[in-house]
Amino acid sequence: MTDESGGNRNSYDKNHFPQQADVLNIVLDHITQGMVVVGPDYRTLAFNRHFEEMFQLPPGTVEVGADFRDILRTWAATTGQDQQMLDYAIYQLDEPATFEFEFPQLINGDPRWCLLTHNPLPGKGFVRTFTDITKRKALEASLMKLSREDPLTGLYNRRTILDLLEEEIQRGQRYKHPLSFLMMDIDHFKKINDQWGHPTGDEVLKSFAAQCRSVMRENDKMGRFGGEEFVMLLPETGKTDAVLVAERIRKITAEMAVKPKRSSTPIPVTVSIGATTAGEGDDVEYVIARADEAMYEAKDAGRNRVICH
Ligand SMILES: Nc1nc2c(ncn2[C@@H]2O[C@H](COP(=O)(O)OP(=O)(O)OP(=O)(O)O)[C@@H](O)[C@H]2O)c(=O)[nH]1
Repeated sequence: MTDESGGNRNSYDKNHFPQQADVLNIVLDHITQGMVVVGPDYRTLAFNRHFEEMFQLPPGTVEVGADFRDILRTWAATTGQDQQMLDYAIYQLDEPATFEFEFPQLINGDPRWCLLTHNPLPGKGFVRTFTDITKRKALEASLMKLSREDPLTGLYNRRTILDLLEEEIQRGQRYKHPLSFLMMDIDHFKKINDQWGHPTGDEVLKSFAAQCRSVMRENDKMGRFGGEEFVMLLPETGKTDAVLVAERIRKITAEMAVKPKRSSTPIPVTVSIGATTAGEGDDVEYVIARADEAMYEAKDAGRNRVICH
């Protein structure tokens, strides 16, 4: 094929076009991932600019001909890895199949996440690419948090607390440890909303959640079950202690001082609480139903009280 000037489009002048090796180097240095090629004897055969920049290893560490296991040892020492992780990284070098691996590391003290893709070469050796996935990991963590939390109070949402209750019931039964459960419902909450407005109602819910948190132990878990209904899981807690915790919550709720914008007088807030302890063979539905029953009994008996079933 000839062009208008009579030249051949499929041929090129060696004086004007780079050699294939030069082109490959240009490509390697302009892809957004780090890349390294390691031979059968663990010798580093090639790497790109991004690989060096990504790991920020001390000068002289990453060189053609360097033993990749030595590079890994320096990487472990400078990026906060323990011996177990280093041993695993060296063990993975001989993996005969393609795999992906995500790992955290400290780059100049800054926490980052990296995705490694390992592609074995025929015979032995491999090509690896490295992608910085710090942003994706942060997004995943915030999505996970959003899917587990109630946005108003920051407590676990209904679905999460049901999962946690299931886990705790199983754990309690396996190890024969007691587990108590509180169902808490703010009294006459509709009146608070009607009299002071929905935003003040929200403040009451947030303040209640904060007060409860202040009396919780580290292993206790609290969730918003819906509207003005809250639950608390009390692992390693029998009936007597569960009632003590519930009484403490009832008392601090009555002492809570949420002031609406247009008044200096705090809104009177009380809570009715149903408490129960999971027995042998109880399931989630049964535990919730019993706590619910106790809570409604507390409402019927005049509210602002604790009933234990
Ligand atoms: N401010 C606010 N109100 C909510 C929210 N979720 C539910 N509510 C309101 O909570 C009120 C619950 O009212 P009811 O179920 O009648 O119960 P109550 O008035 O607390 O009465 P008792 O439970 O019988 O003491 C309803 O008016 C809901 O609209 C919320 O996120 N924020």
